[in-house]
Amino acid sequence: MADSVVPTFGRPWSALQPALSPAMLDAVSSLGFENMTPVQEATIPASLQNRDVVVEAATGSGKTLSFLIPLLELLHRKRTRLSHTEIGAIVISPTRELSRQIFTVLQELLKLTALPYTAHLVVGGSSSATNTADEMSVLKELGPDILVGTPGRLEDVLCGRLRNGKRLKSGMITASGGVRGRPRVSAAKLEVLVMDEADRLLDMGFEASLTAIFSVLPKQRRTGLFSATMSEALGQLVRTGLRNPVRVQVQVHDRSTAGSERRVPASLAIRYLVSPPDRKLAQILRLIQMGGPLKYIVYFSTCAAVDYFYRLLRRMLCPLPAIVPGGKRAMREERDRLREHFQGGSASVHSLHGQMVQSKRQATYESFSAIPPGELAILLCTDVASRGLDIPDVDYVIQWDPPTDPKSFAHRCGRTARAGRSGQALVFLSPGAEETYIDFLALRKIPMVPADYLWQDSEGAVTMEPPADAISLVEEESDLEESEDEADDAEEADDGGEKKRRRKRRARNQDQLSKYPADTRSDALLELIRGLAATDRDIYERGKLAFVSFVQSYSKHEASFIFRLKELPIIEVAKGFALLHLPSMPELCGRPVSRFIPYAIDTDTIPLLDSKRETHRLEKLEKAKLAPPVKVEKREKNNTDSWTDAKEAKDRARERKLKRIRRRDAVASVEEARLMQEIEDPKIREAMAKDPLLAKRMISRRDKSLRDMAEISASKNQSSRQTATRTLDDIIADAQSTKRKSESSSSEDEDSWEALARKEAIRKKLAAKAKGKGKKFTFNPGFSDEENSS
Ligand SMILES: Nc1ncnc2c1ncn2[C@@H]1O[C@H](COP(=O)(O)OP(=O)(O)OP(=O)(O)O)[C@@H](O)[C@H]1O
Repeated sequence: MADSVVPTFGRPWSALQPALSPAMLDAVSSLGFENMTPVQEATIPASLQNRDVVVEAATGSGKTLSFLIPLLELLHRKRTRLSHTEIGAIVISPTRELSRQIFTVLQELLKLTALPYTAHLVVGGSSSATNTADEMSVLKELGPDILVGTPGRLEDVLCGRLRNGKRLKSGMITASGGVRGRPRVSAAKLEVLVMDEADRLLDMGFEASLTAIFSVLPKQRRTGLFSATMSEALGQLVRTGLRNPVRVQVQVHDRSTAGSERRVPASLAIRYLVSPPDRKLAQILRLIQMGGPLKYIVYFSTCAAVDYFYRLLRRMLCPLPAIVPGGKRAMREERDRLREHFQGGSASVHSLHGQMVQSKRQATYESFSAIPPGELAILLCTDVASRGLDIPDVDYVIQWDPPTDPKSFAHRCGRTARAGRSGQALVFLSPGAEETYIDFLALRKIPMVPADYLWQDSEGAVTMEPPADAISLVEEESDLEESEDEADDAEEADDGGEKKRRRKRRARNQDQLSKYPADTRSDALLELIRGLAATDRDIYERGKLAFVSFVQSYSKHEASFIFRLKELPIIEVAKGFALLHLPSMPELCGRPVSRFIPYAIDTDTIPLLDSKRETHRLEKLEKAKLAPPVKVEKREKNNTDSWTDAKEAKDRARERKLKRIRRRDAVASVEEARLMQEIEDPKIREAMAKDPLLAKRMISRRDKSLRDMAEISASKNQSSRQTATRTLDDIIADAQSTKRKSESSSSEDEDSWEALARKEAIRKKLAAKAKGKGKKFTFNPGFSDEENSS
């Protein structure tokens, strides 16, 4: 459980050099922070000395104050005078929640210090014109000095992509004849730019917006980049226009392993559990039952999975479930059956993901944050809540599956064990290839230890010991495997060994799974959930969607050498989602589907609990039955044909496009940096710094002259090569005709050998000649013209 006492850190704030203003010292003291955290101690002085900073420090180490304090101090010290439409500082963060959180801390500091600056939060969240128009009028009225926001909306405001409350595409002609909206604020006097979670911002997704924002910022500014996983983005930093930055890296030492370095807080214990994927839900419930009334965050890779498990857990754990088929009595019975699998009492269950409307996202974040310690509360979410969020008193972070982006792992775990408090994290891994993830993280200085598998006895109590009825899966399933293998043998000959490889892989996975004794209570829980799905269409459909989206997201893992779809025990995954039937998808081709026992139900008969929607559904179904059958042209069988194809193709095209943009921009910024280094004249450098277009023009001119030079030298080379080749060809032709005349009777073989010998003699002669002229010839007789070069 989290410590209730705020731990003390390094030196007091008053020891900082250069010293903070008295108002700021009072403010931090009012916040209850007597001493600085290590990252604050290292970063604030460097920023106050007008240095650019790149800061990497573990999650929860106090980075927010490390950039907000110097930001305000710098504006204050420089006595920056800003007109109504000018801004002095910008803080960019990747998510709306994080921006809002930073904004709240900033507002608090402004209030406590009474500095004469105003801040404004610029986040998206509604596509309605009224909201956008509201925001524009607020901006106009308020005339803020500091903007905090997400890249897209900041781009709208800074680069003028908003006009009359409507978002314009770049270059779009408006009704009033203008090409783009005018920027609402001017960044010409900007002093400070901060990018929080900079590595995420520098990822491809924000590329276009950031490039546009950078183009309107003055080059003479202070820039700070902050993240817990900064080192992974160092390659892209050149784009951000940092000047001679100070790199602050706060190292954490592991007391348990003789002080070895780690990238996660020392007070955070991370465990992993290697278990068959169909047991995750039972394990999570047992963990919560054993842990008691704590605050848990459970991460999933997809929004659909969050939605599905949110509905399930609400039915299981919340005091007042929504509508249940069969009325109150049925509700009580269902509750009793579910409670056999969880005896941890009632819990409040929340969900948060990127497809929720912003108001709901915000409400969930606030209500979960407000839950005091000592109450059982569970937040199910995606990575939208993985970075930066400072939710108080989170005790346990559970990861249903590892994140698609490996960087997110540390960020997810970092929602607990913040500011020196203790916390725990658990990640589930499937047996086999996924176990490599342990070493993969260890290399990234994220150490993990194995967790115990939890069992439940017949009374429902959680134990560490398997009950007596736990039997090995091998015996049960070996018969099935044998029959499948025989069928494979027959086909093996004509498919180039693919079947054999598949069989081997399957055998290996099965072998891994068979190590685990059966967990009958986990199976019974899943069967119970299948029962729920059979009576509630919402759960049934969401389960299917969650499974399909899981499989899709699995194939998008960045660490694809670990997360190989072909090695995923996909049938167990489907069982873990308590599916009634396996959906038809290409990923299931060639898998041992016979291990999945379909639920005996016609899925058309599963009702929606909402009577209006159900009536509508039945009407539609009836109409479809009466309608004449549509003649579907038979498509050629193709393994990749599926309803997931269109989306995948679109995603691939998008990725390709982003890659192209990234490559082009990277080349452009490297070129720009190189040109700046090459030019010594300070006047030209200054002019280039002020006008990015000038730099671009110079690069394109230089490129053109380089191209011209390259063309001239290429044509020179070509003509000299032609001369050399012609000379050699002539000599060889002469030699061969002489040979043919004199030795017309020799065999073909002899002829070629003789010719080679002659050529070799010629080569030596030419080489000697060239040596005399100071040139070197290489000649490979008769094989490749390319090697005949001078
Ligand atoms: N000097 C301090 N003393 C005690 N607590 C502090 C101090 N500075 C910040 N904190 C607290 O530490 C917690 C974490 O701070 P913050 O959110 O800035 O961490 P972070 O490093 O940005 O984490 P993340 O990488 O997850 O974004 C906050 O609750 C904050 O109030």
